[in-house]
Amino acid sequence: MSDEIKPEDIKKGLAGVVVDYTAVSKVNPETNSLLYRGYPVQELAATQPFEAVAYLLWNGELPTAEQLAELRKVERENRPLADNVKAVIDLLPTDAHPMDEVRTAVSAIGANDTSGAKSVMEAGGTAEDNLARSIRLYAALPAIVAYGQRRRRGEEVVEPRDDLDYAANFLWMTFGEEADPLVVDAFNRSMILYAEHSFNASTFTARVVTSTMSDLYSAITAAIGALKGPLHGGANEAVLHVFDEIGSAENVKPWLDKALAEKRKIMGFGHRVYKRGDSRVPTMKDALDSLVEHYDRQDVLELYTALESEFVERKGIYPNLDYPSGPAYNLIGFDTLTFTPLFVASRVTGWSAHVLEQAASNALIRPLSAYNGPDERHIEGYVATETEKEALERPEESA
Ligand SMILES: CC(=O)SCCNC(=O)CCNC(=O)[C@H](O)C(C)(C)COP(=O)(O)OP(=O)(O)OC[C@H]1O[C@@H](n2cnc3c(N)ncnc32)[C@H](O)[C@@H]1OP(=O)(O)O
Ligand SMILES: O=C([O-])CC(=O)C(=O)O
Repeated sequence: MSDEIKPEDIKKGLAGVVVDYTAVSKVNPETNSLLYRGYPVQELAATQPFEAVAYLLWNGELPTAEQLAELRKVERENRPLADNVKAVIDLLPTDAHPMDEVRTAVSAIGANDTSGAKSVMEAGGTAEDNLARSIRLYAALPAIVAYGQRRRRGEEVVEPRDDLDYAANFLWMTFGEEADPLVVDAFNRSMILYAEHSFNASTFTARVVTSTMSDLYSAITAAIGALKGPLHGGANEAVLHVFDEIGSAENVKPWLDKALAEKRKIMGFGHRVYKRGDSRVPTMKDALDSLVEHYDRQDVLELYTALESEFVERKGIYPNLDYPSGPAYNLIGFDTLTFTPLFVASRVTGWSAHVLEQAASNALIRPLSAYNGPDERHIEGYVATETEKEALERPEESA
């Protein structure tokens, strides 16, 4: 097989390969647009609560008032951190990376769910069951992420508030105080922008796991592992490390000279699909601008703008969503280590929508490889058994 494969046939990183249909979202680099179930993401971010966008991703339509109220009811019921999930988190060292903590907590929630079959497709793993599991997981993640940050700061759990919607309650559980509406709005927008992005690495991971008829929790746990890397979701954390290294706008040029001379990747810039800028950046940048004004932190904007213009001028590579999100989350008060778990809390909606879609029209995902290891060789003195010899001689059509 490897003899027949030419180097140009190998699609390293699956770049440019179309592997399936999806009705969940459309990323269009030509028009620089992103549609969730047909709706431009900017319009959703400006007009919808995150709960309505989660509903849209799962069900294909925006909810009616009654449907939204029902989702909010279930979301509220599933907000509190379960005792045994808290106990699992508490067993982990406080300096564990929060993405490891979140991955472990989701895995524990999966083990807690003993409700019938766990496969996404076999009896008991119906689409309805898996949608219900998806909603419970999305509802449970804010408490896990919030507790992670509080635990590292030596603080206790803050119980959820039933009078607050998803975004406001998330901030309440993290900081133990009610956030300003402007901050809630910026945070809500970020959750919507992060929710879904077609066949990105973590979503594809979730689909690969689903394709083996494994369960929803295994798919999401694996996706969290894929998101952690700095070439993907881990970049929002990495952007803040870059900002901390640079310090202030006047240090940008010398910092960039050195970083590029060392051939470093500048986190928060570049994208596999978008080559002329990420469709989500202008909307998130507007949210960042509002936070800069609210917290009176022009210095953040100066550094942001200086690094962006210098890097774009030198390399022609534009910011991705992680670039404005990192400083926005920092201004809101999240620890840098909490940034990628926030991405998880949002993306769990897109991941689970893809798990449901993959399960509904499944094909095992199993690509081929071209072998470039040593030529065939043998263990001295080994004699094949009769059964092995028979198999080797089996005519091709009986395969
Ligand atoms: C929400 C998200 O997950 S968005 C992505 C978040 N990730 C980051 O911000 C990490 C930094 N960015 C990157 O590493 C890349 O741009 C990726 C991984 C996102 C996309 O990468 P790919 O499509 O595989 O492009 P690739 O990495 O091959 O880059 C093409 C060229 O641009 C350069 N390049 C791309 N991004 C960057 C960057 N951020 N800094 C420096 N150079 C870059 C590469 O070095 C490469 O140059 P070369 O052709 O001279 O070798
Ligand atoms: O699409 C990608 O490759 C990465 C990305 O922007 C996302 O997952 O939001």
